[in-house]
Parts: sequence; structure tokens; C-alpha cells
Amino acid sequence: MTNTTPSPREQLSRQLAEAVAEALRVDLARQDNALLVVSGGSTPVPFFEALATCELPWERVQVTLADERWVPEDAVDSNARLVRAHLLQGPAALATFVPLTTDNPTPEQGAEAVAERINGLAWPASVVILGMGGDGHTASLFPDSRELELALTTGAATVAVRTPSQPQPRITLSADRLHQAHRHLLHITGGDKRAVLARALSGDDVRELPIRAFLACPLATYWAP
Ligand SMILES: O=C1O[C@H](COP(=O)(O)O)[C@@H](O)[C@H](O)[C@H]1O
Repeated sequence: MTNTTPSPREQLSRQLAEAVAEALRVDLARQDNALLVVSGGSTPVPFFEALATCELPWERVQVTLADERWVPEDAVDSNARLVRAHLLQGPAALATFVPLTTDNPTPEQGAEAVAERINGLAWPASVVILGMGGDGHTASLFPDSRELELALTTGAATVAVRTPSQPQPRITLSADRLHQAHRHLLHITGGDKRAVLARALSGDDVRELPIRAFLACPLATYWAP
């Protein structure tokens, strides 16, 4: 007999998907469109798949990313590719997806065009779902990024980011733009990330652990082992 009990991570993804879908429904009851900002990486895949099955007027939902590697959309490590493959499926394919890259060779050259595109969306976002790396980065706000200070302080929508610890240049939504959302959720899994979050909660230096910039949003944490 096969074991059909969902794993804690699957249960977490389902709970997160239901919470996000309900938040979108609430906002869509009083406005034409609602914007969802998602993160990339490996953690959100089961959440994307669970959200894609939720009943929503998807044609009124807009989706964009908290950050992106400056790679072609069909690259294996493209967050846009991940969203298209796992979230924009079935009825959810009717959502409007706005990616964060252009054909320009660098994010510095493309950032303005991306900001223009992004500014056409239904801000403030209904929900921002943040991820977090083992170094305390969230979106592409990395502790070792040259542009961390700029990304934390600018009023612009996007910032091109160069980070010694990362192989590709990136583009990120600014902290200001992310802060403007109505709701902030953190989706993380595993003991290592729980320990990083505990460390973040016990100090206040945002440059050491950039996730600290969002702890007081308030930030609802979805964690599973
Ligand atoms: O680089 C990134 O990493 C974080 C976390 O990724 P994960 O693979 O540990 O889930 C993610 O939140 C961010 O959007 C992504 O660009």
C-alpha cells in the first residue's frame, strides 16, 4: 500500500496556498486586479503547484517576482521559468505574469525598462512571499552585495545587483517596494533556515542578515522541517 499522507512540506505548501488565495480573493472583492509577488529558488515549487489548483478569477491576478538572476528566461536557474512551469498552469495560466528581465546584456541596462513594466502593475501588492537563503538574504538583498545599501534605501522599484557570492548578476525589487505590500509571508523549510531566522530575530543589523528588514512588516512565517 502506498503512503498518501502529505509530508510536512506539502502540508505547509497547501496551507500557504490557501492563505494566499484567500488574501487575493479578499482584495479582488474590492479592486479589479490583485498583485502577487513570489520568490524563486527551490522552496516554492510545491507551493506554486498547490496555488495553481486554487479557485480564483485568475484573469484578474497579476504575478511578478521578488528577484531574478539576469539569465535568459529558459535558463535552468531562471525564476521566471520556475513560475511558468509550476504556477502558471491550468486555470492559473490566465494570470498576467510580468518577469524581471529584458534582452539587455546587463541588469544595469535593463533595470529602468523593468521598473517601467513593474510600475504598471496593481501596487501595492496584495501579498509578498519572501524566501530566505542560509546567509539571511531575501529577494536579492544579499549581505555581500555592493548594492545592498541602495536596495534598502531607494524609492525606485528595482535595483541591479552584483554579489561576489553569486555567479550571476541579479535584479531585485527594492525593500521599499516590497514593504508597500498589504501582507508579507516568509516561506522557509529545514532546521538550518529556522536557526538563521532565530538569529535574525535576536539582533538588529540588517546588513548582516537582510531578512531583518522585513521582520516587523509584520512577517507571517510558514516553516516546516
Ligand atoms: O537566490 C534565491 O534564493 C532564495 C532562497 O532560495 P531557496 O532555493 O533556498 O528556496 C529565494 O528566496 C530567492 O528568490 C532566490 O532568488
